[in-house]
Amino acid sequence: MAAALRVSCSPVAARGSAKPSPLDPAICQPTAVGLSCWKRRACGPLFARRRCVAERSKEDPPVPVLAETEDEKTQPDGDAEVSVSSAAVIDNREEEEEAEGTEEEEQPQTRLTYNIVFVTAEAAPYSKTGGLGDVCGSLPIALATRGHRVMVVSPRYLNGDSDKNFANAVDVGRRIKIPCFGGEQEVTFFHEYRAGVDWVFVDHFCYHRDGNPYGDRYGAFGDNQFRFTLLCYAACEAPLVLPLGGYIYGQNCLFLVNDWHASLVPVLLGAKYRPYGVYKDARSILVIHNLAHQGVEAATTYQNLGLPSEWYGALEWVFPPWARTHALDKGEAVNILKGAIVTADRIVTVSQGYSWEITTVEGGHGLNELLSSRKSVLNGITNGIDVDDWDPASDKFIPFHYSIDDLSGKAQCKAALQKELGLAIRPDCPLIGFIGRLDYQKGTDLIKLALPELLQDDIQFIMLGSGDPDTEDWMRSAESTYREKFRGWVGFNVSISHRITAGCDILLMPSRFEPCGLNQLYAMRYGTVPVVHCTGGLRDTVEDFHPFAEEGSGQGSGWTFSPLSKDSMLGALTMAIETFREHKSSWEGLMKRGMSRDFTWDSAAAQYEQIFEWVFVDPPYVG
Ligand SMILES: Nc1ncnc2c1ncn2[C@@H]1O[C@H](COP(=O)(O)OP(=O)(O)O[C@H]2O[C@H](CO)[C@@H](O)[C@H](O)[C@H]2O)[C@@H](O)[C@H]1O
Repeated sequence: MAAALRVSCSPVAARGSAKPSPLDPAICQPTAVGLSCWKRRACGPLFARRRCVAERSKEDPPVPVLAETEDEKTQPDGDAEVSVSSAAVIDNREEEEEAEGTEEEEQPQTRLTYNIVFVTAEAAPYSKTGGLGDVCGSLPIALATRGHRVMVVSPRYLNGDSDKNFANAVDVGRRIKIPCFGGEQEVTFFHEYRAGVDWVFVDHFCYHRDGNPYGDRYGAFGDNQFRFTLLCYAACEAPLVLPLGGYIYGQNCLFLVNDWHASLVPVLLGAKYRPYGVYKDARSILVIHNLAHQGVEAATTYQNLGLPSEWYGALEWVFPPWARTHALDKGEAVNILKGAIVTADRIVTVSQGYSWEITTVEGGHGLNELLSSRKSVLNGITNGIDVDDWDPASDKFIPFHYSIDDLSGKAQCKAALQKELGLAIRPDCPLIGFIGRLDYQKGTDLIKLALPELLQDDIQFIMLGSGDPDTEDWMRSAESTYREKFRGWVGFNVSISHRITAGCDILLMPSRFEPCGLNQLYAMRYGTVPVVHCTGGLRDTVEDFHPFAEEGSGQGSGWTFSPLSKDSMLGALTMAIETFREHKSSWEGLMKRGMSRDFTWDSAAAQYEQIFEWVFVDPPYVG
């Protein structure tokens, strides 16, 4: 708290600093791209968009690159190179717009539209280790469909396997130099225009290595602070320097920064741009998908971030005495996520329940007091899901298709899954699934504890996950111990995750905490009944089963249990299993009520638009 207060009292940083950095916006030519330009015209989104682009081209010359490379400086045709790739992008864009144009009547209407810049460590299908990738792969599309101009900035991870994901992204021909970590780092940008969204990939050799976005089999990468600092600097430059589809986004944009990896963005806006009059009308919204990961590093790393010294308070973090390693340890650290909590103009979490939980000691991961102090700008919006990718009527990963009107394909999916896993093909035997990262958050230790007792019953259990090596080993050994009943699939495999979601009867989620949770939403859409710990987004989205409600026709889409204990989890599972076995019509009601729920992104996107309107009501954070 003290740190937060210190930040708000700090002078406007870097004003009058003697030597501007290469990223110094003072040398940037400000643009006049106004929000009004993107206001919905009566003539509809596509027309409005084209017209705005035309207006902008007259008003605003593209902003020059802030720190060009030697190559570009000496290359007279540097611009030509850019326009070649831009031209390709324009062509693609016009084709898509023409295709969309035929359905113009059906486009949802919004009052205001914005230039939105998502900054994220993952965006499916380019990169994904979990729910962050899903959300940043589909919410931008939903917002673009509603008329906003949307860019998503994430790293271009190359590890051999993932290279094909970026095959359609072309080099935009812009290079910038980022002053951080004791030198200048040159990054380039790749771009693909798909589904109405500008997907921008920041390229640097630190993103080219084996493993996932955060680490490999030896653990988290030691230079993650460096890798995501580059991402944040590059994301701040992207709207100013990238002529996407021929036109930059300009300064008056709205940054949606996701989790700690993107959390330097609002700090950079305040510390390195606004003092020079750039981004003075932009806003930033921090979207918290998981408060447990905060990007905490030793205080000495602050000097690597390229921030003015007077901004230290924004990131300052002091561990409580009990968390320090020795008597001389002062517990001093920097906390990147905290920086965004302090400096972002608004904060959104991915469910309403979680937005309250993070203000409590139990759910705040040490940031609860700071978050409580920002309650007036804190909201929760439950995630949607990609209902095209996750549709039992057309899913390309499942062997049989089905819908709420004809569930027969689900029974066939179950039999096919049992066969694929080498389990007995038995329609009457409850098949329970778990999908997720093997992490303390997901409560896999509780499954470990409960499994011997659970498997005394006549059930089958399939677990898919990767992460904690001990849990992976335990899954392998449990599979050999319970050969007839248990399968442990170690790894990250999207296709089998769809088949498990379709083939199981019950999906178990004993998460210790769950900001939203997507698997329970996928499960309900596939007629698979969720049994979940009553926390965060799980509590918000799974309605408890009441067999006698609605004049006996029943209510609810699953079971929630609390407290988080073996016995309460087994109690809920027992009720689910008995209902599956003994009360077929109740079970069908549970399935159908889940399948009929609306989890589309459209309603979540409309709620985000409300937050967008609010964020522009107050002035932006200036330090
Ligand atoms: N081994 C595996 N193989 C294939 N697919 C796998 C897999 N392990 C996980 N997945 C997939 O990864 C996604 C996980 O999403 P979640 O929302 O459940 O969790 P996560 O904790 O990553 O996300 C965080 O961000 C999201 C988004 O906001 C929040 O919903 C969530 O609560 C928060 O913890 C799902 O699409 C799931 O199918």
